[in-house]
Amino acid sequence: MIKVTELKKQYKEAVVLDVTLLEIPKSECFGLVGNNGAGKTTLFRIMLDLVRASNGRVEIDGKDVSKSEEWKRTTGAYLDEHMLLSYLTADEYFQTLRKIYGLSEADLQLHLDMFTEFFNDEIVGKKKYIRDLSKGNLKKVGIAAALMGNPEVVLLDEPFENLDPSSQIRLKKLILQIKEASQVTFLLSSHDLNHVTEICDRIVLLEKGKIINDMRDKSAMLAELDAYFTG
Ligand SMILES: Nc1ncnc2c1ncn2[C@@H]1O[C@H](COP(=O)(O)OP(=O)(O)OP(=O)(O)O)[C@@H](O)[C@H]1O
Repeated sequence: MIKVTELKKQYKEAVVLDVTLLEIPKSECFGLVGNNGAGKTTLFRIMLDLVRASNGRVEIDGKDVSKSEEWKRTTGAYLDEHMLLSYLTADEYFQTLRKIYGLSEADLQLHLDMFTEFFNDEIVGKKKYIRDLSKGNLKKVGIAAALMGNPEVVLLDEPFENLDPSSQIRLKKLILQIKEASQVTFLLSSHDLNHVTEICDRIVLLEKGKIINDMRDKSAMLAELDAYFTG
């Protein structure tokens, strides 16, 4: 379970995140939406201890992420291409992660087999450096990497952005399959209301750093969000 308590992030006078309490139970598929600058990435960055909160804390399974290392073994994430090693090819990168996670070659192959359709013959076996991949293909490498090593919690920042329509559909299927087969807790931020409402059990709407709606009724989510974003 993930617990966010009295969390505040401030840059000079500007409060960009202000979340009193947010609890995300195990195996929930949690969607985070909000306009540009609402604070979605900031929340994910604090959850991953990439940015220090001005106040408050994030706990994963009872451990404060800024004070413990334990959560790192069970958490996978892809926020942006800075998380990749751009001087490696995708194969070299996956091999590096394989060693870090202590997986066998067969385990890695099994993992990559899940992504065969999603990769669309553009990623594995190519001698292209990550730095030379298209934005969509970078995202595919990052998502496959985030899901390696049997994580219990997976954070993906705008996973559908830059993916072609077929890849967006394949990614939705992949997430739904993983959800079905395991207890993974997904945290997904997205501007794509259709995708996020289709796969998430719950959607939180951020506005200027604050939670202004917490939706759990799947049948009403899309209409509520449409109404909000239409203004
Ligand atoms: N290092 C920083 N210094 C000052 N302000 C920052 C810094 N990092 C983020 N911010 C501000 O924090 C606010 C929230 O940004 P954040 O990137 O979390 O929003 P977001 O919801 O992810 O937006 P988007 O949908 O555009 O990706 C923005 O106003 C942004 O300018």
